[in-house]
Amino acid sequence: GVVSHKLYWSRHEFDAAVPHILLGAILVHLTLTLTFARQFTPSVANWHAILLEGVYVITVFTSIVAYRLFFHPLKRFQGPFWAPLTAWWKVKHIAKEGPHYALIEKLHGQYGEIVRIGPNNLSINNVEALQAIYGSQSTCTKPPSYLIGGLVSVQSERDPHRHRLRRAVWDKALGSNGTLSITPSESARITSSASNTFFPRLKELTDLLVAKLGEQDGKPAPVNDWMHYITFDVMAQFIFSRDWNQLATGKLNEGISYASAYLKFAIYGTQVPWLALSLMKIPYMPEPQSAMVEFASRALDDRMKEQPVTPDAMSHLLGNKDPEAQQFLSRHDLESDVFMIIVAGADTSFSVLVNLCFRLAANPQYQAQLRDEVAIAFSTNEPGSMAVNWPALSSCAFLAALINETLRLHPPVPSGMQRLTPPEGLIIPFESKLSSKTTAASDKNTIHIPGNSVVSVPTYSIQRSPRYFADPNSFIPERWTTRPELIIDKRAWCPFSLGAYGCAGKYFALMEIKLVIARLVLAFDLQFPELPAEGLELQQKADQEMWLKTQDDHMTLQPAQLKLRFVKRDE
Ligand code: HEM
Repeated sequence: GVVSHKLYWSRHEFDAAVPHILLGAILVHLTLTLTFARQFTPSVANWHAILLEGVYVITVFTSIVAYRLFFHPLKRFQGPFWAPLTAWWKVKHIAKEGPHYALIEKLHGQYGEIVRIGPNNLSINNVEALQAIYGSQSTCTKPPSYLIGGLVSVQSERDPHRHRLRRAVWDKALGSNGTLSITPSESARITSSASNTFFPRLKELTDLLVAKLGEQDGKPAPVNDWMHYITFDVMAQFIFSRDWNQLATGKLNEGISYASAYLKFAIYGTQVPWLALSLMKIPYMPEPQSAMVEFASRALDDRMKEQPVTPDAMSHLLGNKDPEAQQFLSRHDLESDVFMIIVAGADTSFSVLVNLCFRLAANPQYQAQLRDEVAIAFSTNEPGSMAVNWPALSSCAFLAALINETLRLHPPVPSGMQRLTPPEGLIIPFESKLSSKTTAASDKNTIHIPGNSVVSVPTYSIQRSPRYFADPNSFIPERWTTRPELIIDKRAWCPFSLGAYGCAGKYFALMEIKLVIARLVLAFDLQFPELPAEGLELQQKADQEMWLKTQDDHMTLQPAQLKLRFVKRDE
């Protein structure tokens, strides 16, 4: 047991192989039983085999526990009691006490910038680590947890070469080749991507949202629902020119419930990938992603029957001419990509839109300032519709600041994205008060992270760290415009992640969020529901605080239900 652990089990990745290991164990049991059966009765032979296997399993597990506790290369890093032994404590915590990112935030408060959060996992709340792990020069790859969806999309592709080829196709579709900075001049860049040809359709959908909210006549409207309608309608149009008609009908498409079920599964599955992968292999086990895949597959079938007049993202994927990339764009890959992009593109922008609506309602002075700024980008055509000058809108500095600040405090992907360090390990420049045990022996200002470790930088925590942002928990959009002294290190702002695996849809997302928010503030005053006059202010304040608290405590940082009045203005 000890020898096999040392030479075999500790050197390979088994997350996806548990069902095969179980099958192997059954074969071993049969072979042993048959061998013993030459000397003993079948039942005694069976017990002998079980005994032998039991001794083996106990020895392997004892060896694993001893290794993780006393000899593991991550042993020198501190963390909670159970972390060196298992990741189960995290699953239990997430199920009972609160979201993963909040737990990680608490642990950094307790143990410092580097915390061992699993037998082979480190969380590092440091800006240099952010660059070293995710930056364009990083040699880190994606760990087995990316396999849990069972589908290999561009996002879950672990092979760097295949990822590069597939990503290039999406970059063309999304206009994200090259680093898109949020600075106004750069985001005004016009490319021939589907994102840009999609702009008029995006505008139509935004007009429809404004018209529908106008029909509410200033009554409290469920903001989450409306933002779900628009973001999923936008994705269905952008990807395969489908009309999901959610804005028009005011009803959620079934695809959204599938996406939510999948996201919940992913939150737990990422913690114990081997279990998630094993569960998915059990015959007839309901797979959380299968309904969504079937749904994406049907939409893909419909799309392939007819060519849209204006190219959509599928036009780029299906018409891709790169012979190498084509190998990876089988039907199965297309389905995986469609499924992933719907989830990645809609739920994220949705979360930003709801959070930003809340912040605007809570700060009427920001609404007024934003209205003045964005007005220059619009001119009225006919009632209910407005012509928009996109380069002018994308150059609005205060609009960008509001979005940056919302993404900083409420990143839609709050937990750190996991990465696997290269076999030789990773050296990170590290100016810290860590003990010499944790720094690289050769240089006290660097730290060596051992090879094949799973590392992550927690987005939520680093973006709220006082080391990088002054008054970090306050919503101060001016830090991105007139009060730059409130940003200590801008590199810590990373809601889209960075480097080769960073968000491919950043440009698209910003285009959508900017257009929707600008149109909303021009058309409406965003107000909290009216309350009885007595104690109004206090009650509103308490409601807002409660909303924010629910928001911070919530499972996936999906915004808590928000109701606002959209009171018509003269546009
Ligand atoms: C505010 C909105 C958004 C945020 C905060 C966001 C954030 C992220 C993050 C953090 C990642 C890295 C995931 C990882 O490392 O595993 C990512 C990847 C990705 N996102 Fe976004 N995203 C947003 C909107 C979008 C939209 C609208 C689209 C598409 C239209 C999109 C497409 C993608 C794709 C294709 C990837 C995978 C990139 C790769 O692995 O090469 N995202 N996004």
